[in-house]
Amino acid sequence: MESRMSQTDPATPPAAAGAPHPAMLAKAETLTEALPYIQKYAGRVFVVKFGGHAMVDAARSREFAQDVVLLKTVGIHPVVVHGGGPQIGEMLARLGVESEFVDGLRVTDAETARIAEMVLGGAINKEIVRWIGAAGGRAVGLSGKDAGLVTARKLTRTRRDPDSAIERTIDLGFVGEPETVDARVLDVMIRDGIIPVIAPIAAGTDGQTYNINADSMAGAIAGALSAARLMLLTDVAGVRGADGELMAELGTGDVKRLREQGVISGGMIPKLETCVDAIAKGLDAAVILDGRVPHGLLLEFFTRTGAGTLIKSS
Ligand SMILES: Nc1ncnc2c1ncn2[C@@H]1O[C@H](COP(=O)(O)OP(=O)(O)O)[C@@H](O)[C@H]1O
Ligand SMILES: CC(=O)N[C@@H](CCC(=O)OP(=O)(O)O)C(=O)O
Repeated sequence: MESRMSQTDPATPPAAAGAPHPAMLAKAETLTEALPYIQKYAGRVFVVKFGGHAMVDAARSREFAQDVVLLKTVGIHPVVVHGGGPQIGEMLARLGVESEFVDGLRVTDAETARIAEMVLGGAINKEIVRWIGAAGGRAVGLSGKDAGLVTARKLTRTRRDPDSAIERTIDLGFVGEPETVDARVLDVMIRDGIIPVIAPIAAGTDGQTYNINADSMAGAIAGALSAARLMLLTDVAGVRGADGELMAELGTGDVKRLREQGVISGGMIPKLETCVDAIAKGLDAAVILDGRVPHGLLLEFFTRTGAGTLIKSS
C-alpha cells in the first residue's frame, strides 16, 4: 500500500477536531472548481504551443509536461506544437551564421533551414517527449514531414516604402506557411492515448524543407482538428494594449488596428495573426499566456479567473 503523509503541515495551525484541515479543504475546493471544465472539455482537443522563450529551464519543462499529462489523464486531448526560436538563434551564433527577422519571422537560407530542422526536430522535440514520458505520459515526436501531416508553401511579405509608398516584396527564403494539413496520423495517435509533439518544419510540394513559425503551425493544426482551444505559451503575461496594461480579452476585429498603431510588434504579430485565422476557421477561442508561470496551463484551464489574454471573434 502507498504510504500517506500526515495531514498536518507544521506551517499551518491545526484544524478544529473532526473538521478537515484548511489546507486539505483548499485542495478539495481546487479540484471541485476544475470539475465543470473537465466535464465541458472531456473528449475535445486542446492545441498547446510551447514557445522557445517559455522553455526557460528544466523545472519549467517538467511542469509543462506534468500539466499536459494531467489533461490527458482527465480525458482532454492535448496536442503539443513547440517553438525554439532562441535555441535556433544560439546554435546559429555558435556556428557563426547571421540571422535577421522580418515581422517576427526568421529569414531562412538553405543552411539556416538545415540548422532549424536539426534544433527543432532533434534536440527540442525529443526533450519534450522525454519530459512527457517522465510524467507518465506517452508522447510521439514528429514534424510536418511525417505521414504528410503538413505541407508548406513559400511565404512572402510585402513592405510599403515610406517615401515612395511603393509596395515591395521581401524574400524570406525557406520560410513557409502551412498549405495543407492531413490530421489522420494525429487522430490515430489521440485515439491510442498518445500525445503528439510537433516540430514546426514541413516540406513543400517542391521537395524543399521549410521553416514555419511555430504559432502558424499550431494554428493550422488547431483548425484541422477543430480544437476547442489554442493556447500559446510565451514569455509575457499576455497582450499589452496601447496603455501598456495587460488586456484580459481582445476581439479579432481589434488586431489589425493594434498592429497599424504599432502596439503589437515582433513575435506578437504571427501569434495574433494565427489566432485571427484560426478563429475565422471555426476555433472557439485562443489564449496567449505566460509560459514561465509554474503550472500556468492548468491555472488557465481549470480556474474561473484564467490567465493571459483571451482572443475571441468580434
Ligand atoms: N503588445 C504586445 N504585448 C505583449 N508582447 C508584445 C507586444 N508586442 C510585441 N510583443 C513582443 O512579443 C514577444 C512574444 O513573441 P515571441 O518572442 O515570438 O515569443 P515565443 O518565442 O514565445 O513565440 C514578447 O516577448 C514581446 O517582446
Ligand atoms: C520562420 C520562423 O521564424 N521560424 C521560427 C521557428 C521556431 C519558432 O517559431 O519558435 P518560437 O515559437 O520559440 O519563436 C524560427 O526560426 O525561429
